[in-house]
Amino acid sequence: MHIQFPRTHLPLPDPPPFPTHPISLKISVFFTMVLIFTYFFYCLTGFCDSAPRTLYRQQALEYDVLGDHRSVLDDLRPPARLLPDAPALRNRTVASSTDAGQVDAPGQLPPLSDKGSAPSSGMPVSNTFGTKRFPQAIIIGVKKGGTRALLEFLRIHPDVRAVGAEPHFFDRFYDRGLEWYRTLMPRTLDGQITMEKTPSYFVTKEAPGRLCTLNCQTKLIVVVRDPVTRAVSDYTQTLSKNPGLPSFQSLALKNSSSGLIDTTWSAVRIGLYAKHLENWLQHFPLSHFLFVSGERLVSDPAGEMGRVQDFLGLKRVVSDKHFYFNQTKGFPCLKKPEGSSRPRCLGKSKGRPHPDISSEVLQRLRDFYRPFNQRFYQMSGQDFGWE
Ligand SMILES: Nc1ncnc2c1ncn2[C@@H]1O[C@H](COP(=O)(O)OS(=O)(=O)O)[C@@H](OP(=O)(O)O)[C@H]1O
Repeated sequence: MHIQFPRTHLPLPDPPPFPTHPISLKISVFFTMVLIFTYFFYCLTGFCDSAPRTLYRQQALEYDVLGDHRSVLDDLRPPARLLPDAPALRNRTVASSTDAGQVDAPGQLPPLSDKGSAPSSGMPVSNTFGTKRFPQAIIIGVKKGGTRALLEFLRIHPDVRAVGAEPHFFDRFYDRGLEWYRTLMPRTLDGQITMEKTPSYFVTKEAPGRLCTLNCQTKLIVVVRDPVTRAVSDYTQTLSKNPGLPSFQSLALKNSSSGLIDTTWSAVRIGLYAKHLENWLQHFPLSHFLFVSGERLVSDPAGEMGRVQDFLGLKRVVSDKHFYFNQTKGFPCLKKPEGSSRPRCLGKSKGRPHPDISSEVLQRLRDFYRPFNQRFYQMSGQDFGWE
């Protein structure tokens, strides 16, 4: 049977006229080219590239689990942008990609927002240039030594590119594999140094062997600070997260009557620098280490930065002119970093007041650390002048 559909009599729209006139043809070609260029630019600026974002999101979750929220902010940002001909843009990103909550301008200026790394146009600039490389230099310690300050000061240098968050690869996440680690790294151009900082590497037994397996030529920076004040700083941090924490004295001493120091408490153990260094020296020669004084990083940041730049084989770019002493904070802060309009101090969790600890307990700790400090001075060839 032949079914006949009723005929529709709707008029079909006329096809758009194809430009046949030479001028119309040129205009249409011009607009097509503009469209194509816009699309390519769009892709180059990373909008088409979803893979890295997924990775960053995944890493953010891991850090969240660890409660390292400040680091998450850093890693949630698209990686720092790098255009070979745009140093101002690059430095703007570098300066602003610190732990968001950690970098405040002095006075009333608010801390940078999570979105702070985007250039002023609001358009993320591509991170397509350069290569993700394993770090040639790592700040391996010590916790509460001043590692964040050192990394942020180094990031002013145009030839240094660093991960903002602590990757914790050689201690916590080693089973994720080297490619995972490499993906976390910022892209660098030839001649630029890739860096990261994870202060817990210094006290992790397996870290030096693992790092040497990857690259035994890695330069190692250790920021050391008087182990007594370091322990109090460590305690202050834990107390800020857990206000119900027992007193410093009860944690530092095995029992108050004996006055013996409890070396199982991590805040005490981390300060045994000679012991940890011994472990590292099994894998790396002393010449691969630079020991930075946490105290001098505060009293003379430019001087200490000079040593660091020399050690890394960098031109001395970071100097006196980059620092000012912020009276309110009581610490050196960065003057306007290039590409940024305002000065920056580290955030509230850096350089915070310590609780009062009895002078007897502090003296007990000083006595305890003395022989370890002496040994450390001998090993490192530097006298840090701790009591
Ligand atoms: N410029 C500047 N601004 C602020 N703080 C400074 C600076 N330079 C060094 N420091 C000292 O750094 C201490 C924190 O050390 P870290 O950054 O290594 O801590 S962490 O291990 O990453 O948590 C931190 O310890 P606390 O004073 O106990 O907060 C500071 O004393």
